[in-house]
Amino acid sequence: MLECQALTRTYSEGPRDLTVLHNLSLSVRAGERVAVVGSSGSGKTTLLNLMGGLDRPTSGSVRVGGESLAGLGEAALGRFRNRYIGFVYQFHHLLAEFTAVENAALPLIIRGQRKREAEKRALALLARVGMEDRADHKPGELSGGERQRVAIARALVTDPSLVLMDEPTGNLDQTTAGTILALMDALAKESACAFVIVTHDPDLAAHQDRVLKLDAGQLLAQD
Ligand SMILES: Nc1ncnc2c1ncn2[C@@H]1O[C@H](COP(=O)(O)OP(=O)(O)OP(=O)(O)O)[C@@H](O)[C@H]1O
Repeated sequence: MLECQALTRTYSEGPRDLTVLHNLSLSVRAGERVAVVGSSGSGKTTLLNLMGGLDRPTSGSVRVGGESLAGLGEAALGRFRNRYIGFVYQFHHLLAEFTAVENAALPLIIRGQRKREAEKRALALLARVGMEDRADHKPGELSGGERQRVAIARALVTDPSLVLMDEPTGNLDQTTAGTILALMDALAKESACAFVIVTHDPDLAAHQDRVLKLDAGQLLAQD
């Protein structure tokens, strides 16, 4: 489902170049859940951005479902992301003026689906994350854990092949993080989609099928 081949990412900072990822290769099968761990600055977010086509590698390639992201121009890449990839971030990035159901429906609206149909599907996803009763609430009226559940519903609403998560439990207390973790376990079991989860949370990492450790932009171990 995901194949990274010899990825290198170098940032040019004035006269100095900073190479953050060094010749990194990995693959993730359909339905597999992989945690990416490593100390701060080791390149985890950089890697996730390359996997999601939010950034382009200096060299190497990323394939999602067999499609090479390098072969897609910006507009096609945007459509590809919308169709095949779901994103969940540490800070949910929900739109403050929109209700939970409108936020969760957004990827489908962007794709051109009718509002009614998109919101019907979004409501089904909100029900899956236990948020159907709060569908008409705006993010400001929800707790941190509830917002993150809406963000997960939004990521899954398009039935993506790959879900990329950057610290999904990062700003939640331990109990709320535990609830999100249990929810992710349940969702992953019933889906063929691959998950890549960047995390500092050892509990969350231990729940995945595999743990990849990044150290200074290189893969140290695959447990
Ligand atoms: N756009 C950029 N320009 C220059 N340097 C960058 C840029 N983005 C990231 N870096 C640098 O690349 C290195 C890796 O950053 P990255 O965000 O991938 O690390 P991380 O492992 O996700 O860290 P954290 O756990 O703190 O989020 C850091 O040294 C960072 O300062």
